[in-house]
Amino acid sequence: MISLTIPRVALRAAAPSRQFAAAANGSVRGVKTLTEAVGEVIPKKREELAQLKSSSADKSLGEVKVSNLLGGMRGLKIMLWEGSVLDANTGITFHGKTIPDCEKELPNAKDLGLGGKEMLPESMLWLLLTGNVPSNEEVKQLSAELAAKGKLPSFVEKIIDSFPKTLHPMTQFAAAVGALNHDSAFAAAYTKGIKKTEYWQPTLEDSIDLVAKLPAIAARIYYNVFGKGDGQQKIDTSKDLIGNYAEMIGYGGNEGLTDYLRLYIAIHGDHEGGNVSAHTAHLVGSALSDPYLSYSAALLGLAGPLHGLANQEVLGWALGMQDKVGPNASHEQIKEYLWDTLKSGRVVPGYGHAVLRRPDPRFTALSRFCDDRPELQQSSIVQLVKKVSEVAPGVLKEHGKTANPFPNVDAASGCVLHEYGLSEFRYYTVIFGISRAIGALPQLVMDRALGLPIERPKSMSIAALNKHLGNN
Ligand SMILES: CC(=O)SCCNC(=O)CCNC(=O)[C@H](O)C(C)(C)COP(=O)(O)OP(=O)(O)OC[C@H]1O[C@@H](n2cnc3c(N)ncnc32)[C@H](O)[C@@H]1OP(=O)(O)O
Ligand SMILES: O=C([O-])CC(=O)C(=O)O
Repeated sequence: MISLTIPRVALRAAAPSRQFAAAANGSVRGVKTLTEAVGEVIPKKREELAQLKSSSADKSLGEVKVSNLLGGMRGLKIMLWEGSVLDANTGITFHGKTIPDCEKELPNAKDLGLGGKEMLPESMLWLLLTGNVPSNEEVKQLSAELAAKGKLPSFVEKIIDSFPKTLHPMTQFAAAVGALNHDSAFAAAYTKGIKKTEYWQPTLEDSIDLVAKLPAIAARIYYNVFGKGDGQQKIDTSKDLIGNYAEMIGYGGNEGLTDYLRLYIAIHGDHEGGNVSAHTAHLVGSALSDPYLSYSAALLGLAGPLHGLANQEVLGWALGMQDKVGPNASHEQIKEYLWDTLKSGRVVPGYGHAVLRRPDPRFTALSRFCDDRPELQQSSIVQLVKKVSEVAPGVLKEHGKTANPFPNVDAASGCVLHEYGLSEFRYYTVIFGISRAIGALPQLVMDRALGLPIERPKSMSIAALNKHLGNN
């Protein structure tokens, strides 16, 4: 039987520190749980939405042109999304905070004494769900809650173990996430007849549970396909989400990579609502599919080469260039390689964006990380990323098609993983997939809290369009 109140978690893993053990039990005096924090913000959100509806329901947000219908709905303001907003020139803000703001304000690895100094994905999750910056204690408590919920049910382990190694890791990831719906609190509560106003509670319960389990799913796939890690997915409640993930995939002793994964997973979390993965989670969730089903669908969209898979593509492309011209490509050689790519009819992976018209601030954040880490400064692949970012915008401008000739986040992300030894690039989008949950799931909670309806835009055939427009 499913309880509709959010249960206090029980610790399962061995030897937690006292502080973390207390946090996981939800018993640290005066420290709010994420569930309590979300419960506090929902009445205000509902009030804001009611006011917006009563004051402005009939106001226009712009015209819909045939070019919008034929052009992937680019630029149309047609979704509500609370966690983040993307500006074409200044990039992403999370509840109004830029990435540098988040780097200053969100509790990071140093604040929590974890080794490293990058912001924690837990801090970003809290910000995205509540709009508020958590305290160090709140983040510690959340890390412990996630650790306590991180172990996979054995049937999901068996499902993952049954996949052929040749099945793309993203297909494995989406299938395993979908299978977790077996234990969905939302699905069970819905079957029992939960009230609509309470939908958000089991949605949040499932969402926290899913974020907690993603590292173990990802690590098991990594072990099965690439043989790294010990195959056990042991979780230590004294570690943060990414500390545990790094350990599970066999890089626990690598502080640089662990800290890089924290930054990577925090900043890839949310990119407003219209990108393929976030939009998919929202669309599927609008049919009241539970968070596991909704996020499984989102992962399948993330697996496309024009979206998340681009980070895998970039590395293959960059290594191909190194194979062809050697490790220290000149600007001229890079230019030639870029033109070869374009002339063969392919896109330059890691460049261009549907919304951005300036270099992606996430690319800037990853470049800043590389500048900060002495071990990355001599890396030929990291140097190559930098040089390509100096040459490609000019070539893409000259080519004349791309609306945005600047690097997006994928231009840098995979190359840093490669430098740290995580060189299996078919796996890279799985790491992106751990991250995107941190943005897509909070919106699902908000969708249910605000009672948003099933999404169902109007489509038209060419004949219907011609008739509507009075064309012959
Ligand atoms: C996390 C993320 O998802 S970030 C995006 C990751 N994807 C990539 O890096 C793949 C490479 N980039 C692209 O394919 C595109 O720039 C996208 C998919 C990101 C955006 O697509 P759009 O909004 O349609 O881009 P845009 O309006 O600039 O496209 C106009 C033309 O330029 C082309 N173009 C866009 N970017 C590139 C590029 N990097 N290399 C070559 N051509 C490009 C498009 O294919 C399109 O050509 P077409 O008219 O022949 O169809
Ligand atoms: O915003 C987009 O369309 C693509 C993107 O960068 C993301 O989803 O992170």
